[in-house]
Amino acid sequence: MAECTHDCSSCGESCGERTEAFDFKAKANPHSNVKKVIAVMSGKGGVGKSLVTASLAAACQKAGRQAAVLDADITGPSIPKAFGVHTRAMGNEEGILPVLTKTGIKLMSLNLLVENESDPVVWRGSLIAGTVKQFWTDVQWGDVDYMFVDMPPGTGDVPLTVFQSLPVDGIIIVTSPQELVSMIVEKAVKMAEMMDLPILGLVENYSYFQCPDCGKQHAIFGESHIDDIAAAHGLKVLARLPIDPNLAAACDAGTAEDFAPNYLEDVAKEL
Ligand SMILES: Nc1ncnc2c1ncn2[C@@H]1O[C@H](COP(=O)(O)OP(=O)(O)OP(=O)(O)O)[C@@H](O)[C@H]1O
Repeated sequence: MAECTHDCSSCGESCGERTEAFDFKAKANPHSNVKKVIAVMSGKGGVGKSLVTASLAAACQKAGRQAAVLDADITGPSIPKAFGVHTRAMGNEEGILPVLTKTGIKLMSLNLLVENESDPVVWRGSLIAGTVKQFWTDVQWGDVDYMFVDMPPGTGDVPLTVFQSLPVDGIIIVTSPQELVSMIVEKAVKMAEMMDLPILGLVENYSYFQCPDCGKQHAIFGESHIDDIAAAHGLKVLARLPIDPNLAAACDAGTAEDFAPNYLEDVAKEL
């Protein structure tokens, strides 16, 4: 341990004489000027978190704000595919440059750095968490109004790293109507509360399917519990998304950005 200077603000040691709480925040790249960071999380996998992230970024960009997506879902990165981006990110001595989508959304994802998109990432949690941190410190994001962080599912190592090291302004929790999900959403809500981060609201995906012939709405995954969960935690329901096969097809085709209607347009406006 280096000799104590009694200046806790510039010291990384957690000794008994520390008078200020240790700040885990990572320094952004000097070429980054990100105004708002919004984490999109879910308690469990497959609820459509990446699709919600991509739609939010597309809606913000369309509304004239510079949007960016930091893909923190290192082992299951689906953001580049949703935007049809398959180029590799370039860099210089100052750091890595984000890749731009068709409408100019700035992206960074591990899939933009690996040689082969389909190679699995067989890494330990600490390495994955370190990579996410580097997406903040080593990427030259430039000017960004809204950065959406596509979190890995759950409440583990990487979400913890994101919440501790990035200046997250708010969290959006994505959920689906199944009964089991309400308990899992609570875990995500409690994690946000523990980290003392504001939850901007809940987005329920797969809420219903609207029959293209008669227009009737069917609750394919069962009746929604979202209002009860929201009320129990004093949260807002930001949006309910239908099951829309055309939306899934647009994501597969890499045209999520162009998809209309963008079900999250009103949420983007609210942001
Ligand atoms: N509302 C929807 N209507 C139709 N298809 C959807 C909808 N939401 C998501 N999907 C499709 O479901 C699949 C899973 O969605 P997505 O990758 O966004 O989930 P995720 O929660 O991010 O998953 P993971 O936990 O693996 O990160 C994708 O193929 C996506 O296109």
